[in-house]
Amino acid sequence: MATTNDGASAASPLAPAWLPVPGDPDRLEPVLWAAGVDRDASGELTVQGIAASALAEQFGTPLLVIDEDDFRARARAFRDGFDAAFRELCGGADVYYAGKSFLTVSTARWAAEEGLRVDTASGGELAIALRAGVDPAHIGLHGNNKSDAELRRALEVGVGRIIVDSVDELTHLAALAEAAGRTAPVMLRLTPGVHAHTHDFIATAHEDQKFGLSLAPSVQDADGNAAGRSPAAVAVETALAAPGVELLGVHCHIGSQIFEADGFGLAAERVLAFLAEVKERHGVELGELDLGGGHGIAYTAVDSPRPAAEIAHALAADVQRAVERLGLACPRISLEPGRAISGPAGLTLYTVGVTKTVDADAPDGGTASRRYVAVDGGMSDNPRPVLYDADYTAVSARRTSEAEPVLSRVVGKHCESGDIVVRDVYLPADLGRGDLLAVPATGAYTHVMSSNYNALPRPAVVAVREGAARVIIRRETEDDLFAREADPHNEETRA
Ligand SMILES: Cc1ncc(COP(=O)(O)O)c(C=O)c1O
Ligand SMILES: N[C@@H](CCCC[NH3+])C(=O)O
Repeated sequence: MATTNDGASAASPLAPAWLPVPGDPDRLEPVLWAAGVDRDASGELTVQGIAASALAEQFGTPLLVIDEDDFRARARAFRDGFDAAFRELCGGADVYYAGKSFLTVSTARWAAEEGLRVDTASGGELAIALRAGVDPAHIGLHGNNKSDAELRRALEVGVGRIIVDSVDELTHLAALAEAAGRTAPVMLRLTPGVHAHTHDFIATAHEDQKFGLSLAPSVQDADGNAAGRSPAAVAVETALAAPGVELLGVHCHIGSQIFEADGFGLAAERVLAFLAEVKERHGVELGELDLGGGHGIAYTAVDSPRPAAEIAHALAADVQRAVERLGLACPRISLEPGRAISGPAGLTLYTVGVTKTVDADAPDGGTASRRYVAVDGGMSDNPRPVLYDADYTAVSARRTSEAEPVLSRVVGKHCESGDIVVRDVYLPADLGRGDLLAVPATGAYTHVMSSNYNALPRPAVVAVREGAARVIIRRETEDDLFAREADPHNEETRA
């Protein structure tokens, strides 16, 4: 790499504008890493004092390492921050850990032990939360197309809330509940029409997508809605009239990986205005309002997430203004953070294999070199880069280096050119075979979205607590790859 007049490394013409050449590519930016991550005197990355190489040796790579104390601390920060901010206004707040971000029996238990409730998005997630011993009354069940079996199980075990996504589901659930001689505790998921600043696939409160009940009046008669009435209004009327339903309140979730406070505040105001309309029309003040999750985390050093307490206070101020203006009693507030609890607590360790440098067309019309660093995992353990163009970063974990930083692309071992782990990162020029790479902020939406593509066994998940590491999800084996085959031991039957 060229150097500038003052001796610093010059930026690669292939680097995105947001990525500066780091003074020290081995530096651990605090915003990116779990609290227990550091470097020891030799320069090796450690998790609560355990060396990356020791973790790799004992548990293998790729390895998802969760700083359990960090996870728990983030859970407490949401619990305490929201409780404090909403205490005076509406008696506190309930925090539901959004299991979809990273649900295992262990993580569900950690969340419950820290005083959180658990938000589940399928019968499988519900089963995990129950296996973890979470009080069913503290479980919410989401889903835009829940099966009868999922709804029946939720009713049977007595979940605290079923978040209903459509008028169709509401009438169906009411009938199932009546037939079972039960009452369904219902929250209605509303779409307040806020377009969140995030990737289209993870924005969920604009109109033209599959989730929720719109607050906007329908233009045409459809799905039992008369033109001129909103699906949300029709759902409230239906729920209030249905004998099998107890309407607890309403829910909204504007999307995921969101940093701006204004989207959350605007959604809360719109939904509270709707509650005021409900009060006027039906004489009923609904008692609960869930404001969803979606709080952004740092994946690279350019992201600056807000602490939970700050988010809580900003939201409490918005809610207070709205309820005062609308003449409403403040409903009990709840929220559903997932990524902000599980994401930063995790890091993935990979072993470097092949490195190669290729010529690439630079935006300035010239040619520049790009170094590819291939690791022993990829899109099967983290599909987020290929799905959402998600940016990540990485550091050399086994050692630091004096070598100059080189623009690198960390790729996996899958048979796909889009199999990217970190699109752009400056890594030391001498990084090579056998080195370890650590990618921060991989606790959320990695393990739960992992696959066996190319018949790669899924990585182990290790939790580190009070300086000791233990496996919470074992690594898949070659036998696991055959576990669902019709007859794994008889080639002839299989053929
Ligand atoms: C309804 C609902 N609640 C909570 C979440 C959790 O989101 P996040 O992990 O971004 O906090 C999601 C995911 O976007 C969701 O769809
Ligand atoms: N899976 C998404 C988040 C989706 C949230 C669920 N509604 C991600 O990895 O960013």
